[in-house]
Amino acid sequence: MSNYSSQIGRLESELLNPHVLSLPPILALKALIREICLSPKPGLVDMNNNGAHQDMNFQTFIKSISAISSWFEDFYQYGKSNANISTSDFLTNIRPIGLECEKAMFTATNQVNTHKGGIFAFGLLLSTIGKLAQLKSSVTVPIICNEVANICQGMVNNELSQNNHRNSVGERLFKQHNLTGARGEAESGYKTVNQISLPVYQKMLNSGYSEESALLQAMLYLLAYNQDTNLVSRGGLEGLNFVHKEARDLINQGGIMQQNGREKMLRLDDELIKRNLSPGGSADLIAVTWFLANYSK
Ligand SMILES: CC(C)(COP(=O)(O)OP(=O)(O)OC[C@H]1O[C@@H](n2cnc3c(N)ncnc32)[C@H](O)[C@@H]1O)[C@@H](O)C(=O)NCCC(=O)NCCS
Ligand SMILES: Nc1ncnc2c1ncn2[C@@H]1O[C@H](COP(=O)(O)OP(=O)(O)OP(=O)(O)O)[C@@H](O)[C@H]1O
Repeated sequence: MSNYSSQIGRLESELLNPHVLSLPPILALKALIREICLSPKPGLVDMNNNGAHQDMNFQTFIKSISAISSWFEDFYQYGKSNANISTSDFLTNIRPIGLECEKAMFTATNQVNTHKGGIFAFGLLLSTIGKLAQLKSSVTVPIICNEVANICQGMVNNELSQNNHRNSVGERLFKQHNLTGARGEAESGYKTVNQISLPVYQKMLNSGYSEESALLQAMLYLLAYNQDTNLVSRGGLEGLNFVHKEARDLINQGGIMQQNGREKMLRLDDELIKRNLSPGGSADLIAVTWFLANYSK
């Protein structure tokens, strides 16, 4: 068994309690476990190294997943209990739960931001799935993503075009470069996942590649195309463009499928670490990719 599979097996039995968690939150937590185990992920914390991060490591992510697991159940139950309220109230009322979950994460990690983006994405996805389940709607990937887009409708306008004064990273980068970050991706119904990483992942699996290889190839496509605000916050537009170009070059050479594909990913990891670049948004989206792929099975 590969190191990837054996670590996942160990972490799943340590972290997931099927007696207290419903299936959708379990799948979301499994997605976060896969994300942290997937290696090499250029610039990111993985099983090989801490990427371009000085304040967190593999174990910090495990503590974080453990701390947020019960909140993932709360997001799902929130959706079930609030299935009939308006979409704007649905979003307004879920945000305090998201902030409490962030607080639990920061307490578990000694104030390090391990999963802020992941909490945001899975908070929206799990509450939406709870709502759809309660309404006895069929729960397919297009239906889930379309409903997330409905719930988030106007978010970029309300929080970035207007009322933009908290000065968070996302707000600053919208003012400077018109980048819409995690909010834009959610409001689009996870367009980058649906149009890029999910088709690549599924094509790789259909061609007989392992889950691990398929996720690495999908990750490369996210690095090549995602407008990742984490890269811009650390390296400016130059940093984002650098990662896009390097990943596209690697894809053109055959990506992870070429004979020395993994070695080239390892070299890209070294390069991002040297430049202090971390594609945290793409890390979140690779977890969303695995989650949606497995939700539709
Ligand atoms: C909207 C959030 C992400 C605000 O963060 P911020 O303004 O700093 O936004 P920013 O765009 O920089 O993104 C934050 C994180 O999102 C991820 N991210 C970055 N770029 C992208 C992208 N292109 N696509 C997806 N995720 C991305 C990264 O992990 C990043 O660290 C969120 O933290 C928030 O509002 N939280 C409150 C709780 C909440 O509303 N929850 C909603 C449902 S649970
Ligand atoms: N494996 C991972 N390694 C690093 N970041 C990840 C990983 N998985 C997800 N992320 C995402 O990246 C974000 C953290 O990135 P980063 O540390 O650059 O942000 P920050 O703490 O806001 O800024 P900075 O460290 O530059 O001051 C989290 O919100 C998280 O969702």
